[in-house]
Amino acid sequence: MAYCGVLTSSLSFIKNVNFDQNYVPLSNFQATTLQSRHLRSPLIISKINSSRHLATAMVIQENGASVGSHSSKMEIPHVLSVAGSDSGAGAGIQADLKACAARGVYCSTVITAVTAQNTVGVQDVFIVPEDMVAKQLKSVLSDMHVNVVKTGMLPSAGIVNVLSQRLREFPVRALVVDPVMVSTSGDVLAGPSILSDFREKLLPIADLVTPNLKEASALLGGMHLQTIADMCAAAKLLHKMGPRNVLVKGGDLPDLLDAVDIFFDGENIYEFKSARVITRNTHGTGCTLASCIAAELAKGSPMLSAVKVAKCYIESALDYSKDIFIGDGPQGPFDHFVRLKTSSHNYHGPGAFSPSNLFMYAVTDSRMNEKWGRSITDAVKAAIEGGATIVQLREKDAETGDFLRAAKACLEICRSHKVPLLINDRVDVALACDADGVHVGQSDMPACEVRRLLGPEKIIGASCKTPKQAQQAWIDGADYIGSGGVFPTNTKANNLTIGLDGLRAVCLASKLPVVAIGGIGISNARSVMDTGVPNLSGVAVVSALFDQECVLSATRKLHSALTGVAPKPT
Ligand SMILES: Cc1ncc(COP(=O)(O)OP(=O)(O)O)c(N)n1
Ligand SMILES: Cc1nc(C(=O)O)sc1CCOP(=O)(O)O
Ligand SMILES: [Mg+2]
Repeated sequence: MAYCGVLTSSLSFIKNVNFDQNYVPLSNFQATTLQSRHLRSPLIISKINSSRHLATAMVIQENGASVGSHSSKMEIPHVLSVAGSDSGAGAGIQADLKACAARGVYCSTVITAVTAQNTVGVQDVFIVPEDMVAKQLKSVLSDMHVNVVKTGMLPSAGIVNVLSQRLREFPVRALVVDPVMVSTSGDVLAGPSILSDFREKLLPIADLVTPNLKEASALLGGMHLQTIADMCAAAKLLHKMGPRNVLVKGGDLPDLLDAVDIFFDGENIYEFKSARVITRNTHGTGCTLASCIAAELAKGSPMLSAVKVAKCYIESALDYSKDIFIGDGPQGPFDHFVRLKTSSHNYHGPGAFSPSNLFMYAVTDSRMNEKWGRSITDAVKAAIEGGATIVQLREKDAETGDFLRAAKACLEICRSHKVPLLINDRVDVALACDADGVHVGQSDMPACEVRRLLGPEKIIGASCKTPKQAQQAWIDGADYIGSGGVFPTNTKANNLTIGLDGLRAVCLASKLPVVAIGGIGISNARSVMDTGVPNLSGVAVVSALFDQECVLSATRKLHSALTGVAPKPT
């Protein structure tokens, strides 16, 4: 065994760090993880296994007891939700899973009850037997490195007791208690009989308790809560029951335009005020808020910032979801991922990209539009009106802010015509405006990385000049290939012309649809398509549409050249 200085930067305070000869350096991240989880006394680190791809270290305390095996794999922030299942998936376990996923945190679950529930109300409840709750808790807590436990529906005193016992056995970094008693539809989910257990067993070990007005009142023996001053008094009284922090949610406070929550950390009162979002879709906000706070705590945020972040998240999710319609009852769920509305307004559903979208592909050019004194949005509008089946914003000279504003405006136009809008090169801009996809070339971000960033539903185009590149584009998860220059072009400097033969070779090797590009216009578009080569699905055109006085008439003429149907008069 030899002493070794690999860990000095983050573990320098540890004496007697001891390695066997096969050591593998531990990263600072891993060292910090070890430090926060186990380093209460000096450690001996031995049995570092370098034969595996990832280093593994046995951590042994000075007294010789093993406290676990660690690998240099990254530890993921982890929330355990102990709550009831909501079949409608607006609240309960399902909301907790979605909230944690939306906040980038792993969520495991212990189910305390199964409810038959929808937007009308709760039709039935099955309480999971205590011993099964105990087993679920042990399974997760004994193995999975939970950082924060968040509780929701705890429908019996027995379950509250089992939970407090297990938390003593397997301590976690924080406990967030959402004292769910009555559902948003008014159905009772935990009777008054468990109030004393809540007060005695759970609140004293809670880092945060998040009652709404009814729950705060019930915990305080029926205290009337009608004003912000009442809420402050309630927060202070609840704090005396043991939790380190209290958040009293004032969503039900009458006659207020704002939503006001009161936070008390034992010293200071904070009033969180936000404009009330007028919507029926509030089912599950309580569960989501508590889960989101737990998620932020699991990431390492201090309590007050976790609460602030969670409030902002809920506010924007509610605002985004205010018009969505799921279920016929009075209280609907909201969209934790802020995506449902966008995809339902998209020109296509997930995975519905079709080669026919490539038929007449308009690619913009800021310099050309500037030269002709028109905005990008006017150019895009005219191209779509003329029959463009897909649009790419290729704004090489635009400032990022201007590009994003233009992209958002063009997206509205494209969505209203069900024409996909792609962004050239700029994955960041595409993500920021939720464009339908991105087109990248061989010297841009690799298509596989773009796919990783954009997810499975967006359209990704890749430029290919050779069969080998076409093969790679397919492997990388692209949806189509742009291949050229078919003819010489002035639009792209120093572009290699591959000719019709090069295009044919790419098409034949491709498993993806191909759009031809480079020097294509009204005079030669038909001849390109008439090659009849497999996979060739359309032509992509810049100057023949945009380096023209009238984009609408140019697009109509190109459409006519491609289809053989006479253009409509402009
Ligand atoms: C449809 C289509 N095909 C090819 C290209 C060219 O992309 P790239 O090679 O990345 O070159 P730039 O356009 O970025 O100059 C394209 N944009 N669109
Ligand atoms: C953007 C672009 N990519 C090309 C490639 O060969 O990949 S050629 C090209 C420019 C196409 O412009 P025009 O239609 O004005 O010739
Ligand atoms: Mg590019």
